[in-house]
Amino acid sequence: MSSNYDPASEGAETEFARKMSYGDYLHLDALLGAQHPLSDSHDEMLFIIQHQTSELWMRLAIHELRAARHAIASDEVPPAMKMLARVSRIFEQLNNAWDVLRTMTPSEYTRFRSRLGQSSGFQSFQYRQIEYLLGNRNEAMLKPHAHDAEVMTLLEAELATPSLYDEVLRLADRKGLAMPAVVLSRDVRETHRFDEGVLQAWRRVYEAPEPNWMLYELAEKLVDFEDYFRRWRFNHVTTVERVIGFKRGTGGTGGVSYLKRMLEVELFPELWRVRTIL
Ligand code: HEM
Ligand SMILES: N[C@@H](CC(=O)c1ccccc1NC=O)C(=O)O
Repeated sequence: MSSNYDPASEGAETEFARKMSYGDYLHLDALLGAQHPLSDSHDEMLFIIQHQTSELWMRLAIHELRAARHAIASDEVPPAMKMLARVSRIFEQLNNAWDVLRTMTPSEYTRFRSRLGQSSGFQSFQYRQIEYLLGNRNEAMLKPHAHDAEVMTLLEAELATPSLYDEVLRLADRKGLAMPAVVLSRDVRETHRFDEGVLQAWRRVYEAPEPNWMLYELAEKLVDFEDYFRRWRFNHVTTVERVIGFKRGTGGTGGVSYLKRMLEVELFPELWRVRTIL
């Protein structure tokens, strides 16, 4: 194809003064006008874009997870399966993105780290919303958001709503896989803790998948997703150690020590434990 080929010759639209264009539809003025490095450091742009793209993917993950939870609560399992599969792919995308950030060396990060002040991913409300949605519910994590009424309302509402796993356990109960009453009527503001009765219920499913195929597949979707989420946490802590070593975090935590503790989080404890008793 010649370099001076004109796509208008085959009808490509070129007049957008009064029509919606690509940039109009995607609001690229807002999106591409939102990168404001605070230093002259070359690598700060990478840092900003890495976080902004992560927040966009988190936005989609929340959209999918909320819809999946709603579908499960309405006994509509097939669409929920599709959404959960998509969320796993989103996390795979986030996991691959660490490779881009890792091209930044500690010396390069040090050139602008002080400009970040006390800001930190710890204050990501979308990240906290994902954790709450999934059932990792620690009210203390609301504190950094106390200054923002809108975010507080959103996170409070999330805490008051049954988690994705709560809805899966309720669905299983409706489908004849009796779940302990204490679990079904638990205070949803708290994190669900490992329960022997729930484990035994999942054992029935895993010992005989065929008669319980829908629940079996759904459970495996959850395990698949938590697997990706664990990899995200692990990639994060490894990148942090690589870039700032054992320095305290700008958000005020111990840094790597805090993030290592978070590796112990189990969103769906019985689904992991059931493997041991099969
Ligand atoms: C050089 C890159 C990074 C460093 C050095 C770093 C460092 C840290 C540290 C030290 C913490 C603990 C809280 C604190 O005291 O600040 C933290 C938390 C966090 N970071 Fe990063 N981070 C990096 C990249 C990212 C990226 C790309 C994301 C994606 C959005 C992210 C999201 C988070 C989140 C969500 C938390 C809270 C985790 C939790 O509470 O379990 N971080 N980070
Ligand atoms: N906590 C990081 C700073 C940091 O990573 C950060 C700062 C502002 C916006 C997002 C960040 N990313 C993840 O925590 C540090 O201690 O260097």
